Amino acid sequence: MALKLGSASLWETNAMGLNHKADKRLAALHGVDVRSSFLKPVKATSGYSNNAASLINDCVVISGKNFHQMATVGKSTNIVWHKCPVEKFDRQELLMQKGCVIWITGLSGSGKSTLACTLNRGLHSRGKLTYILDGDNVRHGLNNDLSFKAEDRAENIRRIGEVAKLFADAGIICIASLISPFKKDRDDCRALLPEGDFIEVFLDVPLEVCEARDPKGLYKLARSGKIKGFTGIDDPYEPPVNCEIVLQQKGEDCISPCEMAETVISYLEERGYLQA
Ligand SMILES: Nc1ncnc2c1ncn2[C@@H]1O[C@H](COP(=O)(O)OS(=O)(=O)O)[C@@H](OP(=O)(O)O)[C@H]1O
Ligand SMILES: Nc1ncnc2c1ncn2[C@@H]1O[C@H](COP(=O)(O)OP(=O)(O)O)[C@@H](O)[C@H]1O
Repeated sequence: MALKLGSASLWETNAMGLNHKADKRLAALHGVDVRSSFLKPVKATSGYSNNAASLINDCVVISGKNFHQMATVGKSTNIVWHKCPVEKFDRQELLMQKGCVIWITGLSGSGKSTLACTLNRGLHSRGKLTYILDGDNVRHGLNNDLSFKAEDRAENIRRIGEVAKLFADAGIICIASLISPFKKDRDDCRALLPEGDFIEVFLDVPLEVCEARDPKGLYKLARSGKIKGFTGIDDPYEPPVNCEIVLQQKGEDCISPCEMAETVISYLEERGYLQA
């Protein structure tokens, strides 16, 4: 790619393109003329988190032959986003599907893991590439430094949201299954993704039903005071207000995990996620 600074032509040696409007505007501000005939067609994908609050500083730096958009994000200073010519769109073409995040929230015992696995099987048998991020499982590794205090739950959810975003960017249908009790934490994860790509599924199962199931005996321990801060017992759960799918348990009638998975698959099919 060629850049002209005054009368000198600069050739950028790496594969990073100045192919979004903000780059060009900043280039113009710094007196750099971008020869647009050398640029790839523009795709509106910025690598930055769209959480504006985390983007503190953003400036253009020209050093030697390189033209960089330098940023400070959170505590990371002087960082530069590296773009690659193979993008999400290309991966989706390869996979014949669209990357997205299915975010399953609900109380412990509501059936999140069961639904995640059933959905995974259903999509896999249709030839779709999926990956499950289960709260319990991620806490065995990446998040094993986090407790169940509100701030640690928030960090657990934030990290899973960021990982889910990467999976979606890879073109994969990512199924995140975690209690995620706080609305704000879920909404922050939603904000990481393009409109429509975050599909929140609420497993609306009453506490009494979850407690009666109690497959791990955790409610019993929580009731006897042996576990403190257990969601639904002595820790809050904020139900979603406007989520994409509600799977409600009505009285004694249980919707089977297969029926639930079919509901989610139909939703994906109708919105074009099961094709490129
Ligand atoms: N205090 C407390 N509250 C709730 N749950 C607890 C707690 N302690 C341990 N567990 C077990 O951890 C699983 C929930 O982990 P998550 O990562 O999904 O929770 S959260 O989203 O950070 O709130 C949860 O798994 P599920 O039953 O699959 O939901 C429990 O097995
Ligand atoms: N749709 C359902 N109907 C009846 N029982 C279910 C259903 N989904 C899950 N279960 C049962 O409920 C218990 C909790 O399910 P699980 O998937 O582990 O929940 P969570 O991941 O939300 O803690 C398990 O014993 C599971 O077999």
